[in-house]
Amino acid sequence: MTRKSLPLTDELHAYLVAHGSAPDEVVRDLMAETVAALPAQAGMQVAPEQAGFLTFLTRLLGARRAVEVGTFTGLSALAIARGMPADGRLTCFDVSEEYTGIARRYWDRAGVADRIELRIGPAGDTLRELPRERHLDLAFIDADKTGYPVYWDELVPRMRPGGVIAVDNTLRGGRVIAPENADDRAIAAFNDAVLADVRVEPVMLPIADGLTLARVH
Ligand SMILES: C[S@@+](CC[C@H](N)C(=O)[O-])C[C@H]1O[C@@H](n2cnc3c(N)ncnc32)[C@H](O)[C@@H]1O
Repeated sequence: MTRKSLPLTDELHAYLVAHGSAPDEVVRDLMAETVAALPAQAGMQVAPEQAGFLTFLTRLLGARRAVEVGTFTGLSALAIARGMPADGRLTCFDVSEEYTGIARRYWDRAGVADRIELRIGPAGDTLRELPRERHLDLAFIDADKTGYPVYWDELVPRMRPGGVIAVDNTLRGGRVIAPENADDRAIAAFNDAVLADVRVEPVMLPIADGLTLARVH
């Protein structure tokens, strides 16, 4: 018995992925193309077990309206879209046509492109275009770390009661307890703000680089 999460060796991580959320051919190809086309940026992609978890969570919530901030080459969006019913709608926000050009091809191939709308531009501005009502079942934040407080403030009032905001990289490779740069400090301050936010009930999970789930009252 252990009171904290196991550290994952490469072998144990491979076992966990294979037994819980084994990538299909589309996801395997997307991961491979991301590494080949964007070797310096590929580490930004969500982990395969996170993708599996996002599909599971989307289905568990019965999510029909979702938002993603930070799409990159599209793996997390693909995972969320796959958990939605055919009439579900995921709105994705990113600044890069180059990264999301790859995403669009894989959404097509997976047969979920008609569930996804992509908006290109700084999400601090583009999120404001969403209806100012409580209509979102799920939101996933995974963009520039210093922007998290802005995205949070735009999203919380738009979540339906019981909706969930998932936030990636909330452990920052463990550096939240001893920040080394501006992004680390931004996330440490963001985590404190989430904990103090009476509008939500948060839980922090040690999946990949840390995933916070916040259920909005
Ligand atoms: C960590 S990656 C997202 C990874 C993605 N969730 C996945 O599953 O592959 C961060 C993304 O945020 C985008 N980004 C950076 N600054 C942004 C901003 N101000 N507004 C919207 N997107 C931004 C980047 O272009 C990049 O694609």
